[in-house]
Amino acid sequence: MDTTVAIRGRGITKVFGDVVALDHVDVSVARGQIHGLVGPNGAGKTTLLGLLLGLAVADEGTLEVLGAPVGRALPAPDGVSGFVDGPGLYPTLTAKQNLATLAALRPRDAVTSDIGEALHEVGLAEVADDKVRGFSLGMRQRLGLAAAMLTKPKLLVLDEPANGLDPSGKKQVHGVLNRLVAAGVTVILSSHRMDDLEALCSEVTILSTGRVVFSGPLNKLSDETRELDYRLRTTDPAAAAAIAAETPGISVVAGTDAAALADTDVIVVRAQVAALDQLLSRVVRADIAVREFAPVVSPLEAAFLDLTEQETDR
Ligand SMILES: Nc1ncnc2c1ncn2[C@@H]1O[C@H](COP(=O)(O)OP(=O)(O)OP(=O)(O)O)[C@@H](O)[C@H]1O
Repeated sequence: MDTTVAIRGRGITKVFGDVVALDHVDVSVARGQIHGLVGPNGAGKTTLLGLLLGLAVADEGTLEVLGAPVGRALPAPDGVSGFVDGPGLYPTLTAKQNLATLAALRPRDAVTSDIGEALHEVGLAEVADDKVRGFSLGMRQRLGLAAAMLTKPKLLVLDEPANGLDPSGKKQVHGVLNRLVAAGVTVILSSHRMDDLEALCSEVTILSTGRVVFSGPLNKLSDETRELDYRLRTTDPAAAAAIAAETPGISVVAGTDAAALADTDVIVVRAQVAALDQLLSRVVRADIAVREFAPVVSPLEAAFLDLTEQETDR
């Protein structure tokens, strides 16, 4: 048994009528990390997560979860929990009663987390005795996460867990996921939020119309994309723009006209990653202080648009 891989799928195909939701998907997820699943609407993310949870079976291909082959039987593979299409909760019960009901459904000898602790972890301890009916979307998402954690999973499968979360809820959920991963749990999650994926994930799989268009470490994505635009804020934008214009492989795409320079200390340059090294060292050598340097659109978002638009144009 390979103890380094949590999920290994080969040639996974899932068809609904005449819709090919997953088209010969190969995916590998290493243990003990957060793996992001990203793709346009209808790309097949929920379908793939559903297969991992044992909610459906693939029509073709092989799928191994935590070292065990996922066969034709439907119950969730051992050690796996999570949710797709929002967590399943009982609206007329309180948060605590929801978790107690789910815990009671578990086999007698199964290990179950402490309910109070699980609610505390997701920041719902104070509303433990409130009915779920009155919960906001973000609170339901957090309760769904607590429910998934109840089984002490080794693999947590989450479909858009950040949906509806406010900044403090998001911080709480990110904290929970990072603590789980530090304790050796593997998390696979889908999201449309590139900032969340970049903050949380070490690897991502990008799906487009049922096919994998990228799978691997986030830092490999910038190799896959063309030139990116970067904001460069300095103490002397005019001089920085002049240096950028003379640097091989760099073009200045905004902030070159006098009006823009008078208004802002930011210029926007377009370049491949390799050309940026030279630009930044030239700017610093000219005694210009760099106050901010960041891609206008994140590498993940740029790669996402690049790869998924290419695919849908085919
Ligand atoms: N039970 C089903 N019956 C029929 N078609 C389905 C079913 N489940 C998914 N599909 C279709 O399969 C394709 C993939 O759907 P899926 O929900 O996996 O995409 P997704 O990437 O999760 O999309 P979104 O970002 O909108 O949630 C879509 O075309 C969808 O309409």
